[in-house]
Formats: sequence, C-alpha cells, structure tokens
Amino acid sequence: MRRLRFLLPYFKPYRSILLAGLLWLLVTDVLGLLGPWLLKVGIDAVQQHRAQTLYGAGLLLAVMALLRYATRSRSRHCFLHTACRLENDLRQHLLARLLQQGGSFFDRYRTGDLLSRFTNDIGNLRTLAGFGLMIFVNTLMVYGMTLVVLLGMSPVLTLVALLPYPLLFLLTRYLSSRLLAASAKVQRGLGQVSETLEEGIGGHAVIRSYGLRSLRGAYFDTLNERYLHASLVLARLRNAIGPSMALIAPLGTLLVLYFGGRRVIDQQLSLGELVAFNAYLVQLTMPTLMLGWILGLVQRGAASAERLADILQLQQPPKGLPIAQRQGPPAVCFRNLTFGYVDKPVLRDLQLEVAPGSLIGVAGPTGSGKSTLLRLLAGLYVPEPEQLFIDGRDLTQLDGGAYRQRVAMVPQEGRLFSGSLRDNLLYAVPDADDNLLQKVVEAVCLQDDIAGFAQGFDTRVGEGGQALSGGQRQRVCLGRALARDAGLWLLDDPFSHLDAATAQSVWRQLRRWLVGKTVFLASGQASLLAGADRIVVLDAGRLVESGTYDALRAQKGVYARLLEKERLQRELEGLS
Ligand SMILES: Nc1ncnc2c1ncn2[C@@H]1O[C@H](COP(=O)(O)OP(=O)(O)OP(=O)(O)O)[C@@H](O)[C@H]1O
Repeated sequence: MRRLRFLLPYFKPYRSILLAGLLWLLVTDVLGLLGPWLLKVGIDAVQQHRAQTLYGAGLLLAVMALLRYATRSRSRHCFLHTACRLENDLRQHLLARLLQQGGSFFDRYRTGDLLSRFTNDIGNLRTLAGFGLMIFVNTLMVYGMTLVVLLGMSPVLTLVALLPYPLLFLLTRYLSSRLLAASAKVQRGLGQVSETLEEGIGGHAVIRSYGLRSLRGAYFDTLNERYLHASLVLARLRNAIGPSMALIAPLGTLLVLYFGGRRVIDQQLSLGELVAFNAYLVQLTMPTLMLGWILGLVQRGAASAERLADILQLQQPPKGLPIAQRQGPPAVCFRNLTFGYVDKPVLRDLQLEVAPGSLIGVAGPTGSGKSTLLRLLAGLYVPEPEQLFIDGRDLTQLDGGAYRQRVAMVPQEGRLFSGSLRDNLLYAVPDADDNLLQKVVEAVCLQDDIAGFAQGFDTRVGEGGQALSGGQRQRVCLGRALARDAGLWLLDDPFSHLDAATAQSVWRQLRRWLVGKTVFLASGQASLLAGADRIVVLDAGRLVESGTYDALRAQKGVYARLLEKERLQRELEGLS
C-alpha cells in the first residue's frame, strides 16, 4: 500500500468532484436500505389484506429504483471522471519526465518496456483509482449500514447468517489472485506475440533475404500457442468464479430460512421481516465478492505504481544557469574530458580549444569516439563537471533546454517523423513560411528530388522516413537542422548515404550557410574534411592529432593513413 502513496497528490485537484461522488454514493446506499424494508411492508400488508399499503410500497419501490439509478449514475460519473483525469495527468508527467532524460537513460530501458508503463501500468492505476476506489468505498458503506440494520433486527440471526461470508471472501481472494497471475501471463504472451509481429513486419526484407520465413513462422507459432494456452486457462478460471459463488452465497439464505423460519413459526418474527432480513443479507453478497477482487487490484496497482515511481521519481535535471538565447556561435573547450557509457572510457583526456565560428573536422577510425564526442556536445549525455565548457561556462551548470536551442544536431542515422516532407523540414520551426522551405531545400540539393514527387512538399515520408532513399532521408535531416539556424552545428557523418559527387555538392552549398557558425563535422570520409579550419583526429578515444589538412597530410600519421586508405579504395573501385 505504501507504494500507492505517491498517487495521493494526483487526487488533489479533483477533491471536490470526488467528494460529490462520495455523497452520491452515500445517497445510493441509503436508498438501497429502503428496498428490503419496503418489501417487508408489502409482504406484511399482503398478510393483513391491506391493498392500499401494498400498492404504496410497490410505488415507493419503483420510485426508489429510479432515484437509485440517477444517484448511482452521478456517483459513477464522478469517480470515473476523476480516474480518467488522473490517468491523463500521470501520462503527461511520465512523458515530461522521460523527455528530461539523457541518452544513458534510454540505453538502460527497452522501448517496449517504457511503452507498457504508459499503457498497462497507467491503465491499472486508472482502474484502481476509479472503479476500485468506488467499489471499496461502496463496500465499506454497505457493510457498515447493512450490518447495523441486521443487528438491529436480530443479532443472533445476523451472526448465523454471516457464517458463510468469510468463506466467500477467502474463495474470491484465492480465485482473484489466480486470475491476476493468469491475466498477467496472458498480457506477457500478447506482448511477445506483438513484439515478434512488429519485428517481423519491420524486418521483413532481412527475413526474406536470409530465407528465414519458415523459421520465424515456427517461432511465431510457438508464441501464439503459448498465448492460446494462457488465454484458455484464464477463461477456465473466469468460468469457475460465477458457479463457485453461486454455490456458497445461498448458504446464508439457507441458514436464514432455517433459523429465521423457526422464529416466524414461533411468531417471534413476521414473514415480512424474514424476507427483508434475507434481502439485506443478499445485499452483502456483491460487496463481499468485490472486496476479493479489489485486493487483487490493489496488488496489481502497487506493482504498477512501483514501475511508474521508478521513472517519476528520477532526479530532475538541475535548472542550471540561464544561457543567452542568441544564436551566436559559441566557443568550446574540452579540459581533460574523459567519458564512458558504462565503465570503460570511450573518450580519454581530451584537450581542445575551439574559437567561435570555427569549422572543426573530426576524423578517426570506426569506433574511435567521434559520435560520442558530438553527443556530449549536444547535451545528450552528461559529461563530468569542469570538463566541457561552452563560452567559458561549464556545460553541466547550464540550463539544458536553453542550451539545446543553440544547437543543431544531425545524427548519423537521423530519424524522420511520419508526416509530409514539409512537416519534417520545418519540424523545429513549424511557423516558418515557404521562403525558408525553398532556401533550405536548395541548400541541401533536394529540389530535383522534390520536383520528381507527384505530391511535392506534401509527399508522405512514411514511418521513420522509409518512403525516401537513404540519401534523401539524410538531406531532409540536414535541411531540418538548417531551418533551425543555430549557432553550434554538430554534423555526424551526414553524407554517409550520398555518393561522393552529391556529398561534395551538398557540402559546398551547406558551407555558405555555415559561415560564422561553430561547426563540428565528423566524417568517416577523411578527405571530406579538407576545408575545415582544423581537423582533430581520434584514435581509441584519444585525441592523437590536430591541425590543418595540409599539416596533417604532411605529418604522415593516422589522418594521412586514413586519406591513403580512401585513395586506394577509390582506385580499386575505378578498376572494378
Ligand atoms: N549507447 C552506447 N552504449 C554503450 N556503448 C556505446 C554506445 N554508443 C557507442 N558506444 C561505444 O563507444 C565506442 C565509440 O563509439 P562511437 O559511435 O562514438 O564511435 P565512432 O567513431 O562514431 O564510430 P563510427 O565511425 O563507426 O560511427 C564504441 O566502442 C561503441 O561500441
């Protein structure tokens, strides 16, 4: 239960509607008490041949049923409305907290796991906070009021009649916990089936080209079978609940009939009172069954609460010092920068001073740490304090949100969002006009491609941009960054999907836009960095060379070797 405490503040904004719900519920339950009593009045009237009283009782019963319908609807509305609001707030907070997290957080959690917190876990808490809370309060009220009435009518008969109820409660509790375990298994099975389906659809090309269709099909069938089995177990359990209850619940009525009937014969109780007593008793059956169900719900809710609290209670990044909103190019300085994703350092002891407005080429063999350097500069991962400075200020002390406004990052595998080309190009500046769109498209040499699309800028790019070629996708990512016009540019191998000639012409166009900006261009093609003010070369995370293109070529070190390798590769390609 302690784990559920973090939900309390979420109820606060809806106190008044919840209170209204409680009052309507109270009225519903008080009206419910009148039912058996009117039954008694009616039956006594029949025995005493008083037709008027009988009709009056019948009329009142009908009015009471209508009133209960209205009050019950109101109370349900209040509780369920609160639960939907609470669900919405939880989801918003969870998303906000996720968006505050850096790259290391997303390295730790699987996407499917995070998604299930948004769907399953929040859904569980909504059921608990709405329906669960309503049923729980209702059970307390009905038990409290009905027991007072029953004890008032006959304490001994009450104790006798309640004998089967603990059994009823225990059985419901047992079946509910088995039901919960079975439904968790069904959910897990469904998750696996969906995950495999998603992978199969997304990776259909790989599966076909490797001839793995039957293997994947068999794997899917196994999971599907497991899911079917779990679903059948769940269905069997569900089917068992109703008949088991139907077996035990009438035991109370049997006891009332026997002991109460004898009292009627002995004229200690009227027939009407006996029927009313039984009707009150029956009113306890449903809340008893529901109590067992609620306990299961609480268990499941507590597990979900823990999974949500995991994320909601993550430390918020400190607010940080404000940073100028101007888009000017910043100076960048690394002081003994050492960084690793897990424990082993990927970057070691980096020392570098970059003047505002410089174009820095970042070269190095594959896996040397080029992307990692750019991710740190983008603020996606947090470096140790006092190691990375922007305009002379420690990056870890700056306001992350404001800092990222100054950065345009083009990652190695840029992701597009489903929507049109226009939506994607103007993603960071949705209010921009077509003038900017045209300029951006020319800067990344996309105008001919767009002219070739029947829908032009309105062409849908498909999920993740799959309706475009790799090179088109990369240029859309470049255009998206250009539209933002930031002071610090981080380009991570942005031409890797372009042929050499297109890469050169895009880079020529782009350079004009980037004059006066601070630019880090990492590239697997060492020769592309020729025009940089300075080239820094990484090798196994260390900065091993730094200088102009000509100086590094003359140095005959790592960079010169990379250039030589590329030259040989070009020659080989020319021969073949
Ligand atoms: N999210 C991550 N979690 C753990 N290790 C990572 C992560 N990203 C990269 N690495 C590791 O860090 C090292 C450097 O990777 P990085 O991507 O920075 O190199 P790179 O020079 O950009 O390589 P490439 O030229 O192939 O793109 C590699 O050993 C890689 O396995």
